[in-house]
Amino acid sequence: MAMLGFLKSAGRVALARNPSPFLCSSLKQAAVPSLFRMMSALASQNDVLFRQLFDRETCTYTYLLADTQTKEAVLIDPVIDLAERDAKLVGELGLELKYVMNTHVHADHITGTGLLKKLVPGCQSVIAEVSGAVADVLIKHGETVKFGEHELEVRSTPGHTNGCVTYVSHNLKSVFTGDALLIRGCGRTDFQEGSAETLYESVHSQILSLPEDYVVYPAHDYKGNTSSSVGEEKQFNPRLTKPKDEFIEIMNNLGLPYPKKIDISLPPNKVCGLYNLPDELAAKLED
Ligand SMILES: N[C@@H](CCC(=O)N[C@@H](CSS)C(=O)NCC(=O)O)C(=O)O
Repeated sequence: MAMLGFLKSAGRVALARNPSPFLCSSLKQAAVPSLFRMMSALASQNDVLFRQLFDRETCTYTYLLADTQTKEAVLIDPVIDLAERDAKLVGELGLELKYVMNTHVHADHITGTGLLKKLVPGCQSVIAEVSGAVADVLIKHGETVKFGEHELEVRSTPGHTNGCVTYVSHNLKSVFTGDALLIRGCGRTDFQEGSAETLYESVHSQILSLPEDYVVYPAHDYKGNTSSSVGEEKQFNPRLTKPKDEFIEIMNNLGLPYPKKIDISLPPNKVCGLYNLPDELAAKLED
C-alpha cells in the first residue's frame, strides 16, 4: 500500500491509495503479510511519540503523534479552547506540525484546526472529502496520511455523521475512532445524517475487524476511561455486541439532549474552524 504512494498538494502531502478502497485492510494484510511486516520494520514503535490530551469541558481527546527522528507530527481532533496548549507542546517538543486532522465535523465543540493553522504556520487542515467540509487536504477511504516514516490509514466509518473517518496506525497497533466507536459505547446517530444501521456496519467492518490487541482511542469519554482494545469492545460493548436490529432499537431510544454547543460549532467546523467563529474566538484568530 505504502509502495503505491503518490504525492499530492504540491508535494507536501504524501498519501497512498489502496488499489481497492473498499477491500478491508485486514484481508489485504492476510494476502501480503511480508509487505506489512516489512513496513512495520521500517518504522518501529520506539520512533513514535504519542500523547493523549484531554478537554475537561467537552470530554474530548486530542492526540499528538510524531516521528521522533524526522520530528514530523500530526494532531487529531484538537479543540479551539486548547489550541494554545497544543501549539505550546508542539513547540516545546521541537516538532514540525504537518497535519491537523479531524475525524469528522464535530457538533459539541469547535475544532482547534483554524487557530492552530495560525499558531503553527505551515500545518495543513485535514478532513474527509465526504464530510463536505473545507480543508487543505480532503482525504478518502483507503488513503494514508504520512508523518516522517509513519502513517495513518484512513477508514471511512459513517453512521454518527456521513463524513466520519477512523485513523489506523498499524505500527502502533492503535485506532483513532473519533465518535464512531466510544469505550463501551458509540456515537449517537440522531442528527448530522446519522444512521444507526450504517454505524453498525461501519464499526463491525472497519474497526472490530482489526486485530484484537489494537488499542482503541476515541474522541470522547464521559466516564473517565482513556482507552480500550478491539478485543474488549468486541466482548463488552453493550451496544455493538447486540444483533443489528437490537442495536438500531437502542440507538433510536437513547433520548440524549442535543449537544449544548451544536449551533455555534457546526458553522465553523464546516470550514475547519477558520471562519464563522463566535466573536470572542474570532478575535483570537485576528490577533
Ligand atoms: N452533553 C454533551 C454532548 C454529549 C453527546 O451527545 N456526545 C456525542 C458525541 S459529541 S456530538 C455522542 O455521540 N454521545 C453518545 C453517547 O452515548 O453519549 C454536550 O452537551 O456537548
